[in-house]
Amino acid sequence: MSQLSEQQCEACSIDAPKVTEDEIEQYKADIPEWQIVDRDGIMQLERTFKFRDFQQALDFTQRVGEIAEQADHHPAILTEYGKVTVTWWSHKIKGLHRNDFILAARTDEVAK
Ligand SMILES: C[C@H](O)[C@H](O)[C@H]1CNC2=NC(N)=NC(=O)C2=N1
Repeated sequence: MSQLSEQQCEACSIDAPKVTEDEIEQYKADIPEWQIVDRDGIMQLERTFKFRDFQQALDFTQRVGEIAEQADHHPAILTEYGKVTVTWWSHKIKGLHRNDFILAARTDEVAK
């Protein structure tokens, strides 16, 4: 199977299936630095990236925005001096879809 980051996102619709526990375990192996958080019952993927200063944090934020626009799938991003917290989940299904794991993997790619 190709790298998670290279897999295709699928159009996420309101009746799209949330990931199963087994899928979470499978996909999580490719993105070990990400945490799964439960925010008011909505499961989300979250990681904080560290940078030298605010400009580097801003540049990374821009790159994350570009991959989000390419996929038409968007994260929550908190950009601060020296760090950026990225949170992925699928609004339509109020939880985690395979797309979120793909985009988390792509986020790791643009952090390098
Ligand atoms: C109309 C547009 O395609 C949809 O609203 C997209 C936009 N980006 C999105 N991003 C995320 N994370 N979840 C969504 O359900 C979603 N839906």
